[in-house]
Order: sequence, then C-alpha cells, then structure tokens
Amino acid sequence: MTVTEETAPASHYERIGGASSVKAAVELFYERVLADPELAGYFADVDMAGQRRHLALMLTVVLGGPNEYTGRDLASAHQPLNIPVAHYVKVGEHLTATLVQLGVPGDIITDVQAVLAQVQDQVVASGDPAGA
Ligand code: HEM
Repeated sequence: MTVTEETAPASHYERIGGASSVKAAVELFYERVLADPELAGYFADVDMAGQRRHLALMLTVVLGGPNEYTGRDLASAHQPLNIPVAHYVKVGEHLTATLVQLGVPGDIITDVQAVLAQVQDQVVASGDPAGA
C-alpha cells in the first residue's frame, strides 16, 4: 500500500502525540462508528480486534503516520463491501468529530479531510455510484 506516501506529512501524526494519541482517538471513533446504525452493520462480521485495528490503521493513514500496514490495499479491502458515498461521508464526519473532541488543531483536520477525499475512490463502490 502506498497511501501513506501520498497523504499528509508525518508531522501531523507526531503533532497530535503519535501512537498513544491515535489509540485514544480510536476508542472515541470506534464508539461513534459502531453506535451509528447505518455503519455498524459493516463491522458485524469483523471481530473486535479487527475493528480496532481497522480504525487505528485508518487514522494512522489519514494522519500521515508510519505505514506499518502490510495487508490488502484499500480497494481490495473495500470494493467487496459496496460502500456508498453517503456512508463514506458519515465515517469522515465521525472522524472529524472525534478529532475536534480531542482538540486536534484545525489545520490538521483540514488536511485529514483532504486525504479522505484522495482515497475516496478506492474505498467507495465503483460499480454503483448511487450506492445500495
Ligand atoms: C479513509 C478511509 C478508510 C481507510 C484508510 C480504511 C482502511 C482499511 C484497511 C487498511 C482495511 C484492512 C484491514 C485489515 O484487513 O486488517 C480495512 C478493512 C475494512 N474496512 Fe476500511 N478504511 C476506510 C474506510 C472505510 C469505510 C467508510 C467503511 C465502512 C463504511 C470501512 C469498512 C471496513 C471493513 C468492514 C473492513 C473489513 C473488511 C474485511 O475484513 O473483509 N472502511 N479498511
């Protein structure tokens, strides 16, 4: 996966406090996403460790942190899930709200939103833009 190289500078990841801050953010993000009835179903068959790993990886990627991920690329992992744009937007909103709640500086949040826009085409279903 080459997402990290194309995304925000590593300094964002460092500025918010690195791995321990990402871990704290994951806890909040996880609660928000799984409490959202439109999103929880995607994670129903993913075990708890898998869910937390997903959210930690996602946060690290969008913050431009170190790419320690060696699994499937984003398109391979997400195209089978047939995720509509509306759900992608909702996940992005939960991420933004999490970062705001944690007091992350506005310039970092702006860059995170730019990265979300960059990777959207890999995650959102390409076959049916209207979603299912
Ligand atoms: C910037 C956006 C996203 C990034 C960077 C991202 C990252 C990832 C990564 C790296 C994996 C593979 C994890 C692994 O195999 O261990 C994954 C899997 C997964 N993602 Fe995402 N993700 C994003 C958005 C989404 C969205 C919007 C949803 C649902 C609405 C979602 C749902 C899932 C699910 C359910 C899996 C597990 C798939 C499976 O095990 O078959 N992701 N994601």
